[in-house]
Amino acid sequence: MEIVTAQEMYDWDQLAIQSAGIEGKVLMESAGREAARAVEGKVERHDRILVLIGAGNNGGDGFVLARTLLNRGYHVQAWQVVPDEKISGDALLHKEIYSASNYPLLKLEDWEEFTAAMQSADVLVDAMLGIGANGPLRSPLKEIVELANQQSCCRIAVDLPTGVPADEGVVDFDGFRADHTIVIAALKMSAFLQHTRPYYGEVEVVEIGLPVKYKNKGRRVVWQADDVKRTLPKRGADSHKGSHGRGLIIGGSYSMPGSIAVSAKAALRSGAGLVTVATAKSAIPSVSSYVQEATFLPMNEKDGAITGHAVEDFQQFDGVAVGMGIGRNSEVQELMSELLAELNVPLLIDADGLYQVKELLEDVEVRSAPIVLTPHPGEFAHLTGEPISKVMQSPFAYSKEFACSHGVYLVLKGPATIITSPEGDQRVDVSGNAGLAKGGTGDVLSGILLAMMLQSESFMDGLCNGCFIHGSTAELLTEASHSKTGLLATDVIEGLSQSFRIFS
Ligand SMILES: NC(=O)C1=CN([C@@H]2O[C@H](COP(=O)(O)OP(=O)(O)OC[C@H]3O[C@@H](n4cnc5c(N)ncnc54)[C@H](O)[C@@H]3O)[C@@H](O)[C@H]2O)[C@@H](O)CC1
Ligand SMILES: Nc1ncnc2c1ncn2[C@@H]1O[C@H](COP(=O)(O)OP(=O)(O)O)[C@@H](O)[C@H]1O
Ligand SMILES: [K+]
Repeated sequence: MEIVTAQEMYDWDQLAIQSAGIEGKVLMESAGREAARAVEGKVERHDRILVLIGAGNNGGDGFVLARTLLNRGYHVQAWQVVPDEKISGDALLHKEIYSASNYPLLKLEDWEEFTAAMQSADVLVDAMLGIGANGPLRSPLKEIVELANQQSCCRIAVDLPTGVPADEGVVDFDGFRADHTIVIAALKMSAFLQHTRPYYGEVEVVEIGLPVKYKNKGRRVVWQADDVKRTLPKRGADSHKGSHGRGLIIGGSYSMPGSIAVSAKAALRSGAGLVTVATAKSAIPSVSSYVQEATFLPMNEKDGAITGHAVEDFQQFDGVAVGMGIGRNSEVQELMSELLAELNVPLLIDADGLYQVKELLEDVEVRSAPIVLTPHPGEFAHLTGEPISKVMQSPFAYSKEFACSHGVYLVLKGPATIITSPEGDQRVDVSGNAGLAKGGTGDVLSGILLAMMLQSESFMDGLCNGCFIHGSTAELLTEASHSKTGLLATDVIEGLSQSFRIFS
């Protein structure tokens, strides 16, 4: 499912109108009717539904929606909240059809009357402003949104909650706080950003007849269960452990053995054929007691922390993950530098490894074997040298710029994880829940991703599948047996088998 900017949505509309000959008024009829059908699924028969109608095409959708619900016997009040002269084009046509159907249209002239109507509504439908929002809300939309947000009734937005920008990068706005948003045709970027996502509530996308042929396809999509089922590698009956990849995990220390232990176990639970852990000698007993299936490569250490190792010993592996619990001393920086320069296999870098790699970005750029970086927002801010708030206002743009300019796969983790290829293709994984907001879950993800890197034909598919399986496992566990409060990284590892049964 594509994710679009406002401009990409307009382009798709225009191509459909100009090249396929679908007229705008037909698309509007389709959008309004589909939105009405979606509203029907969220309301009771006896609910008093108040539709707020603005000046542009979003308002046009509102006229169609109000007429459709009235035709179907719902209690609807349609309120036009802008002056008559502001309504034109397709929206005006649908206003005329609405009025010709003999349905009453209320106008916002008396604020008290309008407030009373809002207060007695069970459902508010916002068809005031969609992707055409331009700058901060102006009067009267600003006051209407404020009033609407004070009501305790159900709020449903059409396409976008009024005032919420469609694109990233805008933080100063007042927005309608929807319980549900019925998105027209394609998800807008702001449905995935931490500062705009909460305004959407539950999201439902409706299809309105725009030919898929004219869509700006594939460069920014949501990765879904069907994609996982289609691309997750199958385990052949004749396969042997070598067919599923030999993975190496470098990291951990005497005082931080846990991170690497969970990464190793997660990699094995995700199908890696063989997993070796390279860690400080003194950390091996505690790691091996948790992961009996792994083999070990003892590394030189000082005060329990890794100090370095000959990189030749690592060349025999098909993929390497480094950084979890490895520490930040200067010897580690040297090891990272050697890995980048000499190790000729795919390399995933997480946690402390990301801290170290900031100084080694030039080495990253010249490396020919693939590199995957898996930062959370704080680590990504460190890598870019920008504040977290700025990076998270425009995560799609920052991810793309970083991945393309340094030639890496970037997995920017969070409730909506954005996976970007070195070519700039972006996929979003929205699986998972707040049960994952706990130490160690990122280490589990690194292990899963290493296993996917070893087994998948397409790196991008493998990374997306890994993120999806990680999040879905948390969802399965919290639905069935665990709480979000109590979920542990190790529970996620134990739940992986269940997810692979479902999605393989
Ligand atoms: N062919 C199309 O373009 C289709 C568009 N559709 C709908 O049309 C919407 C886009 O329509 P428009 O381009 O007309 O844009 P909108 O309807 O989102 O908004 C444009 C109107 O809002 C006013 N406005 C903009 N910023 C404002 C602000 N900050 N404060 C107060 N008023 C403001 C403008 O003056 C203009 O009258 C979509 O979101 C979707 O709901 C659907 O009908 C499907 C087809
Ligand atoms: N609220 C949330 N909803 C969905 N996924 C989440 C949420 N919070 C965290 N996650 C996921 O949990 C993982 C946390 O990774 P990270 O912050 O690196 O943890 P750690 O460093 O403790 O291992 C990421 O995969 C992230 O996407
Ligand atoms: K709206």
